[in-house]
Order: sequence, then C-alpha cells, then structure tokens
Amino acid sequence: MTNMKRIAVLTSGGDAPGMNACIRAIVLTAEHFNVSVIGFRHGYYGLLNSEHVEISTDMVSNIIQNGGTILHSARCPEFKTEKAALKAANSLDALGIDALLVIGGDGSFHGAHHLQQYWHKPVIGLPGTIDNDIYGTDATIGYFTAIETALDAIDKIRDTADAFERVFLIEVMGRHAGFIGLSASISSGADQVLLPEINNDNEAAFKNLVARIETTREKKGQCSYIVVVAENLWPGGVTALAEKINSELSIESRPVVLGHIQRGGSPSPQDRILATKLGAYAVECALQGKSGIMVGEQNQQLVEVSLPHTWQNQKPLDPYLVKIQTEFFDILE
Ligand SMILES: Nc1ncnc2c1ncn2[C@@H]1O[C@H](COP(=O)(O)OP(=O)(O)O)[C@@H](O)[C@H]1O
Ligand SMILES: O=P(O)(O)OC[C@H]1O[C@](O)(COP(=O)(O)O)[C@@H](O)[C@@H]1O
Repeated sequence: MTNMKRIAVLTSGGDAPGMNACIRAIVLTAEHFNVSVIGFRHGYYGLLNSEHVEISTDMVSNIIQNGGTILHSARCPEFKTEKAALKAANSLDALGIDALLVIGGDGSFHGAHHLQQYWHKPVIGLPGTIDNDIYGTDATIGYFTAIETALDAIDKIRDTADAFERVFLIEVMGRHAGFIGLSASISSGADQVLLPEINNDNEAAFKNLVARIETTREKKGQCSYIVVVAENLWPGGVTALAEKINSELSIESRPVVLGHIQRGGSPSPQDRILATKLGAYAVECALQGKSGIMVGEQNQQLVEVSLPHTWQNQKPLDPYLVKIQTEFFDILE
C-alpha cells in the first residue's frame, strides 16, 4: 500500500441506481485504510470549478437504498479540451488528492483517460450506467435496476394492451445498445423486439413486424401484441413507428416511451452488491498505485481492464438470448 491520505470521487454522465451504494463503499473502505475522501459535485464540472465536499462516513449512512447520486451528475463537453484537463490536474494537486475515482459510462472513461495524460496519479473508472454497454465487465452498476423498472412498466402496459387487444410499441433506453431492450423483452415475454445489434434494415424489420402481427391475428383473432423497441433505432422513435403502422395498415397501435423512469428508483440487490464490491475494490487498486483501469466483474471475479479497452471493444449481447428471441420464439403462437 502507498502512503495515500486523500482520494477523490465523482459521478459523471447518466446517473444510475447504485451510484450512491458505490460512493458509500468507497468512503467506508477508505476510512478503513485511514484515507479521507473528497467528492466533486456535478461530474467533471465540479472538478474544473473545484466544487467539492469532504465526504464523511455520516454522509453515506442511509444512502445505499437511494437512486440518483448524492454528488449529482452532469455532462461536461468542455472537459474534452487540453485546457480543461490541465485545469483539473492543477485543481487535484491544489487539494492534495492522491487518486481519482470516476463512476460513469464510456464517455466518463474517455474523460478519465484524457485527464491521465496531464495528471500522473492513479485514475480509476467504475462502470456506472444503466445501458450496460461497457466492455470488460459482465454488468454495469444500474443495469439490473433499469431492467426491473422497464419490466414493471411493460407488465402494466400488458394489462391494458390485453384489455383493448391492442398493439403496443414500447421504447426503452440504451443509447445505441440493446441490453436493456433484450433483457426487458425476454423477461416480459414480449412478442417481438427491435434492437440495434439485430436490426440493421428498418424496412425489413417493419415488414416482418407487420407480417407477424397480421398472421398472429389471423390465427388467434384480435389480441394484444407487445413490441419492445430500443431507442435511437427507428427515426422519430416509437411515435413515428406507431403512426406508420396506423396509417399504412388498419392496425391500431399505441407508442409508449419509458424514458427517464428507467434511470430512477431504489437500486436492486444485485446493483447494490456490484456497486459495493467495485467501490471497495477501486479503493484497494488506487492504494496499490494502479491507474488507467476500470474495475469490473467477470464470472464473479473482480477484474481490471485498461480504460481504452472498455470502449475499443464492443460488448456483445448474450447470443443465446438473441437466438431464443429471434429464432426459437420467432414463431406465431
Ligand atoms: N473524449 C472525451 N474526452 C474527455 N472527456 C470526455 C470525452 N468524452 C466524454 N467526456 C466527458 O465525460 C462526460 C460524460 O460522458 P457521456 O458520454 O455524456 O456519459 P457516460 O459517461 O455516461 O457515457 C462528458 O460530458 C465529458 O465531460
Ligand atoms: O439524460 P439524457 O442526457 O437525456 O441522456 C439520455 C441517455 O442517457 C442514458 O440514460 C444513459 O446513458 P449514459 O449512462 O451513457 O450517460 C441513455 O440510455 C440515454 O440515451
């Protein structure tokens, strides 16, 4: 262990349930090693403007169950410049910080890597995003809770869909990744799913969707039909897709955008446990002088992955789940 006295943490990019659990684990573990923790508010903005607070163990009691982040989050485009990174490095030195922990997604990891070129002390990333789109860790903090939230909403939509025997197009988050979409679709028993990793031809996907709805209804009569659609896949989203279905065919459909509810709520046990594990491990890695890495978990083993590897490689969807949904279940019930 090195002689570290003070480390810092910030949360950046899209908030994710479990970020508070992670901050708590960092503070409690640091306390164990007699290291104090400074928190920067509002992600990289706080780092640039020295918006900081000493996080005591009192401040992290009773936060494990809360969504959001006590440090607040932000997207800070100006952090991409050399000037900003130099300013951040000076700010860290002025505060006597020995290591920086960044909880966020791949954008935040780019930021951590960028800072590392100008500040030569340990910088460690912790994967915190509902999208689960970070290579090198089986899951990201927040992903499991987001699936539960989406699933709960889809189950409710199914009630009204069944009552009116309607088609519902339900848009889920994920930016450009289909992890939430695939998991929500499998766990809700959705009739069909449209994901960026699977559908690269929107017109073909539309034809297939319509054919399947029509054939299902020829066979079963009027019935509900649930389609999970990843955001940023259909131009104009599910509202535009529903309008196309309604206008070109005599099929009544309703669009629902689940939106930011997927980012909120009390973190699931899995997210709390993952956040706690990664928070504690990040502190240990920092104290050992490790830098330029993301801490993650693969097959229940803690791992360290170089930051660029986390965005240079694409994390695949579970191929067997894809097969189930698109081959085995691509049948008319
Ligand atoms: N190439 C980059 N260089 C430096 N900082 C970056 C870079 N890309 C993103 N960031 C910083 O990380 C922040 C969060 O990134 P963003 O992509 O919005 O969220 P996430 O971290 O959740 O993926 C950005 O607002 C910016 O401050
Ligand atoms: O809250 P905003 O800025 O509208 O961003 C929405 C985006 O953030 C997310 O919720 C989370 O993404 P990140 O964790 O990569 O920031 C995406 O699923 C979504 O596309």
